Amino acid sequence: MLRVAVPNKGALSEAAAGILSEAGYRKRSDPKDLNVIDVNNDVEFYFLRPKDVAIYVGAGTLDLGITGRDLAGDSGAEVIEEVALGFGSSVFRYAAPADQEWTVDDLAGKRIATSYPNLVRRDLARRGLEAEIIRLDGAVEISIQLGVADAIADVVGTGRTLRLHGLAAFGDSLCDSEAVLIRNPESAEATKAAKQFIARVQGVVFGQQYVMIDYDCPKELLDQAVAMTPGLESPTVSPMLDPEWLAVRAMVPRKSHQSLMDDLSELGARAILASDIRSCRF
Ligand SMILES: Nc1ncnc2c1ncn2[C@@H]1O[C@H](COP(=O)(O)OP(=O)(O)OP(=O)(O)O)[C@@H](O)[C@H]1O
Ligand SMILES: O=P(O)(O)OC[C@H]1O[C@H](OP(=O)(O)OP(=O)(O)O)[C@H](O)[C@@H]1O
Ligand SMILES: [Mg+2]
Repeated sequence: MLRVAVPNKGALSEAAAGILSEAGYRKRSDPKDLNVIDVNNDVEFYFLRPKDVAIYVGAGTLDLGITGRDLAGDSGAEVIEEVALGFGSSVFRYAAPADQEWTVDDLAGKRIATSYPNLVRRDLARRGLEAEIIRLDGAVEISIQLGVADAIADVVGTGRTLRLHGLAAFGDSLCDSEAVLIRNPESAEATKAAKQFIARVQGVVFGQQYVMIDYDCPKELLDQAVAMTPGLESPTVSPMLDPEWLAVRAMVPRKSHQSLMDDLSELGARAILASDIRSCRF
């Protein structure tokens, strides 16, 4: 049976559960459940802290897992990133009190509070800087005010928490993160079950990033319209009862689909419809 780790709570858990459910897997009925057996799909899910997921997958105890790229990186576990899941996006930045100008070189000899000590250690080593790392479990933004650190290194989503605590980020991002599906390099590589699981998750994520566009197109505008909606391989073009018109169908990126619909309408296409793609395979 394939064994898969899923975040049991926190920033990633709800969206991870949503993708797995959309991919056809059994949901847990009680948020306190730590494992669920999906008999129909021959998969056992383990609900773990996101920070621990890569440790289990790296050790080969579990085959696949959902976690943050930053957490997987910090764990040092040897895992392969199979699918970027498109949620839980964040950057990992150094930050310090906003009333002073900081550069990364100013961190030399300072105390840096973080929940991601290995990411920070590696970054400092790469830069040839020495600093003291203060490992905290969370609420890192308050540590400077409390006097245990001079600067911090932490996850930044909207930036609201930094601002609330009078901090400003500086230097480049140490890690551009999002939720990822990871696998153990050996245990899952050859198994049909792992490949199928990855394909299903990939299908849902890909579906979320695209929409299906259908529209009616005057025959003489087809070339221009098709250039705007090339689809993945090529668009489907079907005859309509009226010989002057054609029906066109193509997948387009969700991000730009509204402006594309404006452009198609301006060109002369009619009855332009966008619909969600719940899942797909290639
Ligand atoms: N505000 C945020 N915006 C976007 N992504 C975030 C945010 N906070 C955390 N993340 C991402 O979520 C993951 C961490 O999840 P979470 O915060 O649930 O774990 P944790 O900090 O270990 O647990 P907890 O906060 O319960 O102690 C990381 O990959 C991180 O990049
Ligand atoms: O930029 P923002 O959108 O404000 O989000 C960033 C904050 O969110 C996370 O904290 P979380 O809520 O997970 O608490 P924690 O610090 O205890 O992990 C992260 O550690 C930052 O503190
Ligand atoms: Mg957190």
